[in-house]
Amino acid sequence: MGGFLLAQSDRVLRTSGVRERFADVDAAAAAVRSGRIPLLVGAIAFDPSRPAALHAPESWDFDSAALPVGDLPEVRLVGQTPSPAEHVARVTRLVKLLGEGELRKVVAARSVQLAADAPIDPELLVAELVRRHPSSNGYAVELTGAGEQHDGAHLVGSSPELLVSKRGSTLTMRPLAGTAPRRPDPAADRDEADQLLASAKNREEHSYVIEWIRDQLSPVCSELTVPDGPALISTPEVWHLATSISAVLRDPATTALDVAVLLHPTPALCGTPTELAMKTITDIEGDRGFYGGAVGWCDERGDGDWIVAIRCAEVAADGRTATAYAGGGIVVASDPDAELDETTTKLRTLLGALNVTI
Ligand SMILES: C=C(O[C@@H]1C=C(C(=O)O)C=C[C@H]1O)C(=O)O
Repeated sequence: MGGFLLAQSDRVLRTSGVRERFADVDAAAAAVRSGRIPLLVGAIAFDPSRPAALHAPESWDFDSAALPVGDLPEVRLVGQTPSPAEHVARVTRLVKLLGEGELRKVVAARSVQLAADAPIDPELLVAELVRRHPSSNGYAVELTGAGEQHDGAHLVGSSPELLVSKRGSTLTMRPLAGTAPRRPDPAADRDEADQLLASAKNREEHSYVIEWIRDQLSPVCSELTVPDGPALISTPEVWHLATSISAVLRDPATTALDVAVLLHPTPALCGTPTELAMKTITDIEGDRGFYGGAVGWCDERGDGDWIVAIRCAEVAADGRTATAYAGGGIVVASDPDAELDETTTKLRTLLGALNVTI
């Protein structure tokens, strides 16, 4: 496919051609600020110190036509990293660590490996995700330039989580944290939602994210509007606690990419305190690549949208293999078996589009 595609509920941005690539986020941010490039698109890795996959496209269309329709190949689940039992053991160890002191929240993730009979076309996969999740943000991003292991690969997903959207000097954010499964029976489904909204454990997970956003934005914003408590949102697979935050930038020259860099990685994907959580995750899981990163665009006015890169898979350059990821926030009150189930439910967003059951 090449390029970049972001399908939001009100429009589809599609780019083609590459004018300049940036593995360094600061260099990309400086190029946008200088007005040297009219549009920047791409992905930032989970670990912000690792290479990004950002580029200035040759051409783009913010109102791209309908997404393509076509058959995806047969796909099989061929591995799980770590095994489900090891994920439970890891969460058990993390809960103990959380009880001991400094770390207050950490996101534990796992991945599943997929093999396809014929190449998976990233654009057909994102189209299927958008069909199933019309109110989420569908994305397919080429990862070339972020290191050999990502060359020609694509990050493809459907994320309900907005890191930041900027128009003029106004910012909007919609962080998520706190999850419950959807149930087929409407009364049971409503019960899950009510319990989630009332859950002290889930509210605690959520509060770290809000606290972080407040702390990061306070120095650069003149107004910050945060509702008193979270609301519920749903996808076909899960309920989430969500908070819609708005803010006004003090310096209108601050770009959407600058704000994304300031906010990423939020405790929705990493933890609290951030550095200790990042070190803990890297020690346990190794490199997460672009899962848990941010995907988006920024134009020469500094406007842009950045989405949290979750409910996704990295599809290899030949399209024949893919790795899908899911995680969940762990606090001292977390139940390891429930956390495994939560990652399985989250994986179904991506796996469902490929007709893979888990
Ligand atoms: C980490 C993921 O999701 C994040 C973690 C959540 C949680 O812990 O409740 C909820 C939404 C996302 O911010 C994921 O989907 O992999």
